[in-house]
Amino acid sequence: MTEPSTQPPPPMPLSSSFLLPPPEPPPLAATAGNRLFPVFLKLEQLHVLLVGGGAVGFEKLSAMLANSPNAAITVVATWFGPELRVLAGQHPAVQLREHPYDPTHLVGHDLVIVATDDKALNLQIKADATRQRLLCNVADTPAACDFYLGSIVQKGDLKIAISTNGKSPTVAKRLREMLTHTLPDELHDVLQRMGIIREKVGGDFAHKVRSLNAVTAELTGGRAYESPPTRRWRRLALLTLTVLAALVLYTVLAHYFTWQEAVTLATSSRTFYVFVAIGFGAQLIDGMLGMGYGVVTAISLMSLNITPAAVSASIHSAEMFSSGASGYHHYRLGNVNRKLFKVMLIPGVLGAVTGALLLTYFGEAYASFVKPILALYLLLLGLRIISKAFAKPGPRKKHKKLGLLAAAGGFLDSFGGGGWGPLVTSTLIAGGRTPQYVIGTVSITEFFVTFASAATFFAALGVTHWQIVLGLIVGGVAAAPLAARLAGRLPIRWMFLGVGLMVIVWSLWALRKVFM
Ligand SMILES: C[C@@]1(CC(=O)O)c2cc3[nH]c(cc4nc(cc5[nH]c(cc(n2)[C@H]1CCC(=O)O)[C@@](C)(CC(=O)O)[C@@H]5CCC(=O)O)C(CC(=O)O)=C4CCC(=O)O)c(CCC(=O)O)c3CC(=O)O
Ligand SMILES: NC(=O)C1=CN([C@@H]2O[C@H](COP(=O)(O)OP(=O)(O)OC[C@H]3O[C@@H](n4cnc5c(N)ncnc54)[C@H](O)[C@@H]3O)[C@@H](O)[C@H]2O)C=CC1
Repeated sequence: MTEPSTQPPPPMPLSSSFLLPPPEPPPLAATAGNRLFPVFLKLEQLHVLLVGGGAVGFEKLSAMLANSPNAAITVVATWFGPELRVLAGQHPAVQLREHPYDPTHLVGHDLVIVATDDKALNLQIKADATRQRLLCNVADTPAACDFYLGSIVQKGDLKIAISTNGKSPTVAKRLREMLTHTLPDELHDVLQRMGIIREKVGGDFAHKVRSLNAVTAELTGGRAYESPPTRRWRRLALLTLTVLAALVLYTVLAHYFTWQEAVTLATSSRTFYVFVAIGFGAQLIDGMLGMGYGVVTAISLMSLNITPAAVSASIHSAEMFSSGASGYHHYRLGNVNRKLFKVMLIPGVLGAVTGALLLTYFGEAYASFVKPILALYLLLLGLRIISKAFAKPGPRKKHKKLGLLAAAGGFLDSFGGGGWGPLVTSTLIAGGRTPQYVIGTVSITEFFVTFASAATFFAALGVTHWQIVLGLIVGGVAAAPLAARLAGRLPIRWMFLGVGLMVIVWSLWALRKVFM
């Protein structure tokens, strides 16, 4: 028996595979099963001979050209299928030889793929190739193959090849489809950034390996990496924000109470803890689904018989803090897609400020006109999202007008009194983006959006109902770290169901005013 876990772990060996812990010897089942050794060929530097130009010849040619479009491939066959002719016409490095196979065809080639419908001929070609020490794939006889083609998953620079050891090409194909769907497209950006970091990291090889391991730890569930300057700036920004928030809170409280009064009032009142609980619960739901803070607090506060005006004002003020806290934790956990954030930030903030200004200028009358329209739109969106929970995953649609979406979300959030999460999160998720990144990015952008609208409201109207606000803030901030961890953890189907129901509840809630 070996001694378990009481020993400190051995130092990380120098491994070129920096994403994973040091490789353990493969389990017995693996060595007894698939013994193929995968490599990634630079096909565009080699010469390939393909014999056979029918259905299978076409598939092998497409597979090669999909990965290496400039590969020099000679196809020999007595006849060519029309699809193969078209494909060859699109790739100048592909040559067609309409000719029965002859051993001289092998000359000048590095690899041979055989796909004629004549089994004896296929084995003959394999024998010729082996005599010339050429590697050969025989499509109808796995036993005669020196190598197999694999199913290929590709995300930008990332490529994964799958083999079932020839047992089931169909399972290989299904796994490709599954991985293509589940691996986030953001992996492409990760690789671009890692490529740059890899160039920049100095020091000896051991130091390089350590640094690159630290930077990528979060991919395997570790802590998100921050460079020392980033950490310094983050701490400074956090400190500034905390001081600012404390100052704002102090000024507001001092306006109404002396310190002694404030503390006794806040803590002696039992309802204060109810507000804390509401803030906590609302934040958890918001973290999981990327929305719902507003609707949960609104419904809970209303059920405590608090007036609608007080509810709306306190949610706006408290949401700023809770979205700040959750945005921060999402950032720490690496749930933020920077590109998406950059595109949405400025339109979102501008929309929010415009909405808040218009609302204070024109009064509630116009807002109550906009809200039912938004609510109806969201009701439909909610139904669509729920139907997605039961539909098969389709191809991902890219939203080109992300700025417009953010601007509309920001505007409606302040003018219509809420809707950033339901509108932006659900539109992006319904478009097929990865929920974890959508929720993280939408949350951090929401902080700036609610900050902008709350600041505009503060400046115009002042702060009210501080006791509710304070309770919600305490609960929301306390729940934020937990909430961020929950983001994207739900199975996608449940997530769609939760988000859809949330959106429907939200819109029915908003519509009740119209019909009651
Ligand atoms: C051994 C291997 C040798 C080689 O070709 O390299 C081989 C052999 C054979 N394939 C056969 C049939 C099918 N092949 C596919 C598809 C693919 N086949 C591929 C690779 C391989 N096929 C290698 C093993 C890979 C591994 O280790 O898993 C893929 C992955 C890559 C590629 O070809 O580019 C590509 C999927 C690409 C993708 O979509 O991702 C489909 C499914 C479909 O087309 O939908 C079917 C029909 C359904 C079925 O049989 O499962 C037959 C029987 C012929 C007959 O019965 O007449 C043989 C011969 C035999 O097994 O005797
Ligand atoms: N590995 C794989 O993924 C798969 C392999 N297969 C196997 O692949 C083989 C080929 O199937 P298909 O492409 O559907 O057949 P096909 O009938 O569509 O095409 C046969 C091709 O072989 C060529 N050919 C025949 N005799 C020739 C010769 N003497 N010289 C040069 N070319 C010659 C023909 O010109 C034609 O282009 C079959 O034996 C089948 O069992 C089938 C499906 C998948």
